[in-house]
Amino acid sequence: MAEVSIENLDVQFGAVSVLKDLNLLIAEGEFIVLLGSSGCGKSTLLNAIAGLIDVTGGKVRIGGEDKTLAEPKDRGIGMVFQSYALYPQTTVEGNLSFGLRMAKMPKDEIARRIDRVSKMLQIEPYLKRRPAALSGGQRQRVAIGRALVRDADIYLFDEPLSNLDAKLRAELRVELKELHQTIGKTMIYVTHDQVEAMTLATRIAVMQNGVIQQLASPEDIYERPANLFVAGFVGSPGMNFFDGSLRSEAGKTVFVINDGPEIDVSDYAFDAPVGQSVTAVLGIRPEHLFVDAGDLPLRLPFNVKVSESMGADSVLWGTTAGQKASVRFGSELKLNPPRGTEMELGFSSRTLSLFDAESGVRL
Ligand SMILES: Nc1ncnc2c1ncn2[C@@H]1O[C@H](COP(=O)(O)OP(=O)(O)OP(=O)(O)O)[C@@H](O)[C@H]1O
Repeated sequence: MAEVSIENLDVQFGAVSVLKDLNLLIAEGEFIVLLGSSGCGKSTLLNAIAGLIDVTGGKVRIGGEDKTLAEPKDRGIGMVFQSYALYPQTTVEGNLSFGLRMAKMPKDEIARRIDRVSKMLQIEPYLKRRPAALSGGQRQRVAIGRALVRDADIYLFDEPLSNLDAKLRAELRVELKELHQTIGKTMIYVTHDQVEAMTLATRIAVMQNGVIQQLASPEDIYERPANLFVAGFVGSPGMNFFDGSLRSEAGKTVFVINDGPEIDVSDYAFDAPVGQSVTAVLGIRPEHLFVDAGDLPLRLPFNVKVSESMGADSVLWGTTAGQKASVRFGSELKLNPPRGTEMELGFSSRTLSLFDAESGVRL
């Protein structure tokens, strides 16, 4: 059993409260990504699970057992850090075997594990080298290998790819995903990189100021963000937000963009405010706005400012009723309208999000 249950966790450093009454239940075999900007408390949460810091209140249960006060080595976890943390004076083989030798594991079992893991991570050719003679990607593979040889129930990763260049990061990301599929162990992974979160996670916990804002599958986080923070954090370019108000009368609900058109949002499933007008925010992702409106039911005016081509995709930046907006489309459209071009964009109510302007909560 490698379920992890965090119950009412509080962590304070001096007078500063970093995690507040945090609850998180991670099922065996899940790949949970803790996603958030710098300082939101994701490493603190990971370190609390690992037993590397003292918690102020609450419980950490691993496999059903209360491990809140257990030593890191008694928690059945393996951990991989951003900084590799390899021993420079010893070879890759020595690094991989260190923890096992300390635990007095028989030599043939150590050899068997190193053989299995080094094949899995393709580090066999470097076993006799020291870390200084390895590239960043190879070093990080060794660091992952060192966690894997322990054959832990749970693996914790703290930004393991952020010291690597973009190409290598993408390669190792795919390898980590394959690794999870192969060994099926519970993995908890900290990153501020939304692409890593979206591609690796079975569920993402989006954090802000020590609080989990949403815990859901990557699809749900992307398509049904729980609030304005989550909606704005995930996606590139970010979701378009239009300020306005909602009004519902005689079975029809409209969102009126400030100084802009009315949009019929009657098809959007929510408890529409009846009678009064409520300030709200309409969110729509750049790829859900179409320059070729076709028979899409909803329309927005758009004034082009700049166009950007990024190879496979292009983005038009501009304004809708004076508010900033962007549209993303496949480069096969070969569209490069000059600044000032007025367009009509099409979209559908299936792809929009509505938020309460004051609380930021999804409606
Ligand atoms: N040992 C400590 N003593 C005092 N404050 C700390 C300590 N460790 C972390 N903090 C503070 O707690 C907050 C959360 O830190 P944490 O490292 O968990 O953030 P993070 O989301 O992982 O950010 P990053 O991506 O930058 O590592 C920060 O404001 C940080 O300054």
